[in-house]
Amino acid sequence: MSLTVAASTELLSAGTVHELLLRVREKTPRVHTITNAVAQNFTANVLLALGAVPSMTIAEEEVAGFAGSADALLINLGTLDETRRAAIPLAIEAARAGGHPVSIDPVFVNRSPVRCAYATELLACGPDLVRLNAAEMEALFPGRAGVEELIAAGTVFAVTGEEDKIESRSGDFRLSNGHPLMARVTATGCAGGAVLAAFASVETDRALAAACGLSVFNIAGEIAAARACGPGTLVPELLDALYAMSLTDIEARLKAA
Ligand SMILES: Nc1ncnc2c1ncn2[C@@H]1O[C@H](COP(=O)(O)OP(=O)(O)O)[C@@H](O)[C@H]1O
Ligand SMILES: Cc1ncsc1CCOP(=O)(O)O
Ligand SMILES: [Mg+2]
Repeated sequence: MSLTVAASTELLSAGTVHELLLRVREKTPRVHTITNAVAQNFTANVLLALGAVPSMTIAEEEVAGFAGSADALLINLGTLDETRRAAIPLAIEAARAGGHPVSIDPVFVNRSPVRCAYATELLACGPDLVRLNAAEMEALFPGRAGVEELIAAGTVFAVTGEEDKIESRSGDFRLSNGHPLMARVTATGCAGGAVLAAFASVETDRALAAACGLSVFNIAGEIAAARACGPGTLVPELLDALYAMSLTDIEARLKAA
C-alpha cells in the first residue's frame, strides 16, 4: 500500500502519521531484529507496545527462516560479534528474497574502523533504510562523500538527534519532536530504528514511513518525559505512551517543518 504523497515537509500531516500507525496496529508486522545485546529487551518491548511483533534469533541455522518469514528486517551493529556477522548476510538474503524492507543501524561506526568498513560493505547492498546519528553519518560518509549515490539508488537515511532529518531521492523531512531525556536512556536510537522498520513494512514510500515512525516514537518520548521523574521512569512511560498514542496526541505535538 502506498499513499500518493510526495515526500515534503509541508505534507507530513498528523492524519498521515496516524494512518500509518493504524496500519501497523492492524497488520501487527513481525520485525526480525538482529540487534545488540544492550538493546534487545527494550527494542522488543517498544515493538510490542507499538503493536508490532519482535523476533530476535541470531542463530546461523535459524536466522534465514525467521527473517524470510518476517515483514521487515533490522540489522543493528551495536555488538557486532562472530555470531551476528555470520547471521547478517543470511538474514538480508532471506528478507530480500521475501520482498521485505531491510533497515540498518550502524551503531558506533565512528568508534571502530573495522565496524565502519563492515558497515560500508553492508550499505553497498542497498538497504531500504539507514538510521543513525550525525557522528555515525560523518564516519561513513566523510564530508558526505558517497551518500548521494546511495540516496539516488533508493536508500533512505534517517539521521537522528535533537532534530531529525530524513533524506531520500523523493525529498527530505525535517522533524523536531523528541526530548533530551531520550538520550539519557540506552538504546532509544536502536529501539527507534525498530519502529521505523515496522513502519517500512506498511508503506512503500520508505521516507514517508520513516518520517511517520520517527514522529510517533519521538512524540511518545515527549509524552513520557512530561510524566517521568527521570531516565528510570522514562522507559515505562515511553512504552505506555506508544501503546496509547492517539490522533489527538499526534495533532497536539507533531513538529515537522
Ligand atoms: N536533544 C534531543 N531532543 C529531542 N530528541 C532527541 C534528542 N536527542 C535524541 N533525541 C531522540 O532520541 C532518539 C535517539 O536519538 P539519538 O540519540 O540520535 O540516537 P543514538 O542513540 O543512536 O545516538 C531519537 O528518536 C532522537 O530523535
Ligand atoms: C551502549 C551500547 N554499547 C553497544 S550497543 C549500545 C547501545 C547503543 O544504543 P543507542 O545507539 O540507541 O544509543
Ligand atoms: Mg545508535
